[in-house]
Amino acid sequence: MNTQSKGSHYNHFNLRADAAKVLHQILEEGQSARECLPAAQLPHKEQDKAWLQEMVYGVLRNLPILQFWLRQLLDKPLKNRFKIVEQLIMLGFYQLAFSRVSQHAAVSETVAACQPLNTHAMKGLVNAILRTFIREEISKQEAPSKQIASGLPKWLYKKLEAEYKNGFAELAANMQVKAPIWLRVNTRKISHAHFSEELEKACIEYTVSSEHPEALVLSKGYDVTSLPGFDLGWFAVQDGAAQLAAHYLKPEQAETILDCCAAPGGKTCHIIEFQPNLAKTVALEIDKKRAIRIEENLVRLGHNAEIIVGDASTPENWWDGQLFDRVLLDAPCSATGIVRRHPDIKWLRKAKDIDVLVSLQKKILDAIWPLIKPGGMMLYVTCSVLPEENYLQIRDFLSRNTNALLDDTFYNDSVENPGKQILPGDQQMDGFYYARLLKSQ
Ligand SMILES: C[S@@+](CC[C@H](N)C(=O)[O-])C[C@H]1O[C@@H](n2cnc3c(N)ncnc32)[C@H](O)[C@@H]1O
Repeated sequence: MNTQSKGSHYNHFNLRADAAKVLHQILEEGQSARECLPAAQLPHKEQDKAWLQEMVYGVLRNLPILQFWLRQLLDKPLKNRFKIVEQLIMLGFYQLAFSRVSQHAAVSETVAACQPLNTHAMKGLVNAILRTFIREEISKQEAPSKQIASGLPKWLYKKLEAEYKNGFAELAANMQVKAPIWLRVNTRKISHAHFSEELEKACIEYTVSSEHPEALVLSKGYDVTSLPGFDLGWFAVQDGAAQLAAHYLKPEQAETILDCCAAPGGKTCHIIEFQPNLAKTVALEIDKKRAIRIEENLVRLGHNAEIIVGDASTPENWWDGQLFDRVLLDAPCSATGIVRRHPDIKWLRKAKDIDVLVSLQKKILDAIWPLIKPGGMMLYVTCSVLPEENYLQIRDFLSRNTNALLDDTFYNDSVENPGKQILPGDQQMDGFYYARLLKSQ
């Protein structure tokens, strides 16, 4: 029987089953939402696609408190093929505690989702737990710790609390807030003013930012592919913090630029829009599949760049020996600055990953620095809020390289704290770190 054709009731319970499956793939199998969410969304209508993401992200944002409630109401953890029922119950809690779904629909349709999940035997248990959750007003209980209330994993909570001290509470709160959609106008195709008019004609609400000349911030969630000029390449989706990269790199006419760790090419495209008269732009990416995304974005926006699939830590395998004027190094990092946008990262990233990432960043910095001309520069970027990937990494780099100088407008509060740390929520931006490194003549 094709349950999809059975009308809205079936559609709904399949949506909950699909949401539970995606949560299971992320939390139990370690897949990223980027890998598994689009496949789960594919058969659904636009509105349901958005609902599916909303439910999955909602659970991931609030996982510690949902798990705390689950432990109160479930005697023993479920195992093996029934583990997915834990994700389904938490989805039920999320709907009851944080969404506008009616209690009746949240309970009956979450219970009904046991069938497509092949866990029919668990229907009674799910029903009993959700009803107890409502009856005993479990969601009104105070969280037993600040860490559980914060929505952050323990290791990250401790690390950030130690680093940010008085500013930590605000940072943690901002890491829970849903991020807005930022657009970057492709000024090679359309002016900011003209594109704004087109949005107004289509009744799309937005705001602008004085520090981001190409940006517009959408006031609500929209399907960006249906906005005016998507197919014509009038704009790209790019957070405000990421839009600072081209401005900080400041490429000049006839220069050669290396964009290291470039996929999906957001910053490569912005660099070309910012300075259309470059001699050469090289986009380097280690992942072949992700490199295809660079090509797709270049084509949609109408730009050209040389794409190389290669490892930034071993330039001897791909570099032709020609020095670059400027390098953008968007280093692989913990992505702790963008968890409000991608809450799966909080649960995929583990404490032990940080040392590995810090060593890789160091290796790439050391491998790429010799590829820059004397008098040239490197812009080091991460979307992290952790000091070891940011100012501590750069402080260490500067102490190892006497021909590297920090651009003296690029430090936080003292030269001991080099670079610019943007925190999630600052002017609605994601959390990014920038350091501008100048190479002596
Ligand atoms: C933060 S993302 C880059 C985002 C991109 N700069 C943009 O603005 O669209 C980091 C990228 O680095 C790539 N990467 C990771 N390690 C790498 C390495 N050793 N060499 C080259 N690319 C690498 C990843 O596959 C990923 O696509």
